Amino acid sequence: MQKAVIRHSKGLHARVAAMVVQKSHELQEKYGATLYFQIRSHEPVLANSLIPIVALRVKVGDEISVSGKGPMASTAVAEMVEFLESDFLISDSETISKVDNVLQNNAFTAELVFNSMANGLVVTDENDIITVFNPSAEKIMAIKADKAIGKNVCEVIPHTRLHIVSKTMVPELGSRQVIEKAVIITNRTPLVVDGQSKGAVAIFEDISSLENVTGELREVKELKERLHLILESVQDGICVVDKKGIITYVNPAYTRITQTPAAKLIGRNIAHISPLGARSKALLTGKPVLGSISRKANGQTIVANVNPIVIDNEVAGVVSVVKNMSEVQAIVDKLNEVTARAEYLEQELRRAKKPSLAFNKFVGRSGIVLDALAIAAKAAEGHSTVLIRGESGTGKELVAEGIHFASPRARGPFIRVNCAAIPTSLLESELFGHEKGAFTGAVKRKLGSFELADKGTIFLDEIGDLEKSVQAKLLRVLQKKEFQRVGGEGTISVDVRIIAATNRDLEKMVAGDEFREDLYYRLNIIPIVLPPLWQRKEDIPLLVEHFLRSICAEQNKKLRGIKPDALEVLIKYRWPGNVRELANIMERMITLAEGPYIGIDDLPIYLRQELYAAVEEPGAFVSSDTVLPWEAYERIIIENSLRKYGTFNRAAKALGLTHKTVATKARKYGLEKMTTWEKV
Ligand SMILES: Nc1ncnc2c1ncn2[C@@H]1O[C@H](COP(=O)(O)OP(=O)(O)OP(=O)(O)O)[C@@H](O)[C@H]1O
Repeated sequence: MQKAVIRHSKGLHARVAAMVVQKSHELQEKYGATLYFQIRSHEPVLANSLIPIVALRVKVGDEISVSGKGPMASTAVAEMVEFLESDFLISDSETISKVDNVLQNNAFTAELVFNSMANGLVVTDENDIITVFNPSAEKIMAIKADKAIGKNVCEVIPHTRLHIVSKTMVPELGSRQVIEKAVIITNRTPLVVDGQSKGAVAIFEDISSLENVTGELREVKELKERLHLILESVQDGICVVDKKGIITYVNPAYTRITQTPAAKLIGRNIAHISPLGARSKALLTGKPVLGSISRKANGQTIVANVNPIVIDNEVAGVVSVVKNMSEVQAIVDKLNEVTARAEYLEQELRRAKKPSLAFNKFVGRSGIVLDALAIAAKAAEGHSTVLIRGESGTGKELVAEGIHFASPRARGPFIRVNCAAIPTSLLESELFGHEKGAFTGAVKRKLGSFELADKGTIFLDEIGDLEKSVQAKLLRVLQKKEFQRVGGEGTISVDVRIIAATNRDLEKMVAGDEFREDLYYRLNIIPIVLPPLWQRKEDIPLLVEHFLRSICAEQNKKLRGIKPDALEVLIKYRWPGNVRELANIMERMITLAEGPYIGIDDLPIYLRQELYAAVEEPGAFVSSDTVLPWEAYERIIIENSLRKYGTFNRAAKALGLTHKTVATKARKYGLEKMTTWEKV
């Protein structure tokens, strides 16, 4: 090793360094020796490489140690020392061109490095003119290099700070910048040579994808937080186990249900706690274990659903969701109770709707009434249209109601329309409804009776009073079970059982062309005829008793009964207004009666006058010009004897009948509990 002191005024600057490198190549070729330079405490550098030599920043007067390796190293070292201490004046053109090559090659190398950098690189000189603008900078900034190099950096890059860094000579590291959609992070460094600013360099990187990842990470964190909140607030207990069987999470509900604090669960291995349990099984098999019931140490019975967590076809753990069976049991018990109650009520409802009971409101035991009710009960079982005929007040509506409540439609509506009471102009919209604005005054849509009666029964009372135009519409409903609202376009179909009633002679009306024949046949599928009251006089005492009881109850009166003579007048009367008239008279008498019994004086005068002859003759209970059905007489005889003798036994003796016969007949006529045969 030998030392050389540099005498060249600029030290080993680029050109001189290039000469030294060129010399080193020459000596290596000549002597086969490799040379090294070392200055101060720096590591030795190869004398063949330009940049490391320039980087040593050797100045005039500096001392360089030159060493060498190879067979003739010392000769080579001596020659190099001599060269280093020379004034580097070269005159031969061949050497100059070789030196230029060294310089050129190094410039190329630098450019290659810049071009292949993934980072953006921008270099400015001391006048803020861009001297380097590499391809990555082009890509990141979307500016072509030829539009940048040679221009002032402030014109090319908006918001640049390179000119500031160059001026202040203070580096700015890690500054974040948003350019277009890209996020960029930049290091700006001044280029300082001998304490003088020679410009600045910016190295930057597009971190958009990194930012995206950061954003995704934030979202994942939020999601995690949300899931955590959900898990913490659900009522089901949740326990998470990792693939090794270690409990990693339990929610508060789990600790509540198992009555074990989280600290005693987390970190423990289910292989120790419950090696044969549902969690262990699911972890082992990778299959769900559902509805597993277990009894915990605290006596609680728990039902668990355990599902494996499968990631990339591998079981990464299990999640167990548990419920306290006692809570579930309480709900099941409640449900059973409610179901049982509903079943009971349903049965009761069915019982209440038995045909016989549905017609209970209809009082009467006369054969003709019982016949009519038998048909009604049979009709109730089906869906056919029923036509109830009978004089006014014979109980047509009552029978219609009975049919509805005895039918499978009993739960549906029973809608009554009195065809005679509604003006024809309104009847159509009453029956079929109308659309909003269909005619004057129709401010909103109205549902018609047919729609209201859907799944139930419609009772068309006084059908004989329908105008022919409405008859035609009704026929269509009967035929097709569908209709249109007044002013409406669409067809509405309904499921309705139709019961019609009239006191008019429809056959005569058909003959006189007042009633459509086709409608008549459509309606008259199951005819039920209710006889007028005068044809079933034996029902009168029953009805009297019935109204006495019901009206007294309504008016809170305590009448004990009706005197026989008064009852006889009622039986005798012809009742053009039928049961309705009887009900009205009873109401009037009960309201006005002063004594405990209704007597002959309580009857309306027109009834008394009509029956004067009959009541004058003691013992006679009917006038000689009237003939009643046999049962009516029988009823009166039984009643009279019971009233006179007070017991079945004594009455039977007087009548020459057995006790059993009298009792049976008394029951038949509803006399066994009647107040009317109490001793007056
Ligand atoms: N057999 C009966 N038993 C008890 N009440 C009856 C009986 N028949 C009729 N009524 C009562 O008489 C009144 C008239 O009966 P309902 O309205 O059913 O007769 P209707 O034949 O439909 O009469 P209309 O033809 O005038 O409409 C009602 O209050 C009804 O409760």
